[in-house]
Amino acid sequence: MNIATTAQMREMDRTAIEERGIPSVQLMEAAACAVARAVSELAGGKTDGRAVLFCGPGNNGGDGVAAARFLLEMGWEVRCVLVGKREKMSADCREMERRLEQSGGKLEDFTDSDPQFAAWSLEADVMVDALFGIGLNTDLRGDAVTAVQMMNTCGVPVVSVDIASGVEADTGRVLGTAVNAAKTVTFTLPKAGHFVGKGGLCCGALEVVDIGIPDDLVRRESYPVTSVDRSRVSLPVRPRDAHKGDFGRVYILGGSVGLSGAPVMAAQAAVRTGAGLVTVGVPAPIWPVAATKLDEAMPHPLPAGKDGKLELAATEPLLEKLGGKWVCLLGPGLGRSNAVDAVVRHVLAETTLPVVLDADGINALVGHMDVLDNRGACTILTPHDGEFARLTGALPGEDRLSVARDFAVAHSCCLVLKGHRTITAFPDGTAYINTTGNPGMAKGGSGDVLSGILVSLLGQGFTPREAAPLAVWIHGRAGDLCAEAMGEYSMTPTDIIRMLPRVMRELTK
Ligand SMILES: NC(=O)C1=CN([C@@H]2O[C@H](COP(=O)(O)OP(=O)(O)OC[C@H]3O[C@@H](n4cnc5c(N)ncnc54)[C@H](O)[C@@H]3O)[C@@H](O)[C@H]2O)[C@H](O)CC1
Ligand SMILES: [K+]
Repeated sequence: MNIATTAQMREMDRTAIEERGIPSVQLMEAAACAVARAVSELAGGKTDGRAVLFCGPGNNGGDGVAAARFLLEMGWEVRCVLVGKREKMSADCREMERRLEQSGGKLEDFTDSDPQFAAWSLEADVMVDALFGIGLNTDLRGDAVTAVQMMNTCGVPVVSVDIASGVEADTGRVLGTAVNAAKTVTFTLPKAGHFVGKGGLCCGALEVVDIGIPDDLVRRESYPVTSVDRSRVSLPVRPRDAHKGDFGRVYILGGSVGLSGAPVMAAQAAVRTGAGLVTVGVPAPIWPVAATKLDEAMPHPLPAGKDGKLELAATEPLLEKLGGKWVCLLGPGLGRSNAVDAVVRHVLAETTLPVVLDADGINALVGHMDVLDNRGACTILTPHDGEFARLTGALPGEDRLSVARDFAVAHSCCLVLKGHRTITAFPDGTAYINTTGNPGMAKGGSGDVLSGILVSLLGQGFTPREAAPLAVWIHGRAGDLCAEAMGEYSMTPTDIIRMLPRVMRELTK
């Protein structure tokens, strides 16, 4: 789905209200109705549950006060508390308080010293977090922190209004502390903070609801950031008269003594995701290992030094072999040495093939970013945070989305910044946030599998903009199926490879 910024949300709100004449309280009640429905659903469809609603002074709080009224009218028992100063209440929040009182409810002042309220809250079916939404602009403090702690420690599931309070909507940064929501009901479009950073861990199940902002206002905006979910990924049915030459001539350079599995896993992943012809360039000492493990992929022995890694003499036969290829992957298991780094940099400088650079292929660029910057052809880097830090001198930090986008623009490359909610960024500043994957994939070899999938899709003719987000999604989806089948502790990257056929079939239209 397209991801909106807080500035875009405010502009759409303003235009809808001021230019299209849609009453702001109408938008608020539509939002609140969706929240009340989500609360009831979270309680198994109850119409007579017990809810505690923590409301801030702004319009996020206004949504909460209105939701309290709807729950009351449904037959729920509600305790609705204002966390903040009454004099700071927005006009719409006040209006919702008036309507709540008309329905027999009451907006109480939150006090953290009321044992009766705390006891009552412990018996609630659901809590509602309506403290702050897209208006949050500083760290939480005072009663807001206390309210967040209550919601996070009561053992009662929380529905967050618009976004978990404490999460900065445009970056996913947590400002001091944040609610851990079981579910978040957001409006019109998702925000980056629902997916990335520590905020992405606070979101719970995300529901995006239409509250009546005119479609043309939504459509006329441009959205440089997109979340990649199942609705955005598919694979074309293959032409009946296809032959192996149609699906890519892929070259994978990797491996060293002690790291023979990496290029093998990348090659197997490439074959399993549809590459036609895969050649694997490995240092001669591990060529027998690769030849034993690989059937479809063709191992290509290269000159190696005494350290069991590539030596400079590998450059010429490698470049010669690349002559007949369409795309190449450099890095899985290469190891580190001056010779290895020099071979990688030579290849980057000499070939115009699209290149996927992973692991030690990325490390070869440390201190030599000019090799990347001067390369006219497509280069896709797939670092995890540690490799990114070695390359740039700093970890991505809390705002991964901006850091990834800035890097891709500055170096005119595609950057796949791996991690929870992997981010794929392009030179034009656009970016894709992945929505599949799990901690079971945090194992050596998982990145090799991803790089194999990516180079395979590129070799089959998918553009970088198609291939990179798709490869990340497929990789994560296969990982999720493995987690379902065998649990996050026991699954391995080899299991992910074995699960790839199921994902590829699932996506083929
Ligand atoms: N179309 C829509 O998406 C609609 C969204 N709605 C809801 O409105 C909020 C945004 O409301 P707003 O009043 O602009 O901001 P908040 O309620 O998020 O924040 C209130 C207020 O709090 C101040 N503030 C910011 N940070 C802090 C802090 N750390 N401590 C104390 N106070 C803070 C700041 O001044 C904010 O203005 C949106 O999220 C939706 O829930 C509409 O209801 C319907 C249309
Ligand atoms: K909230």
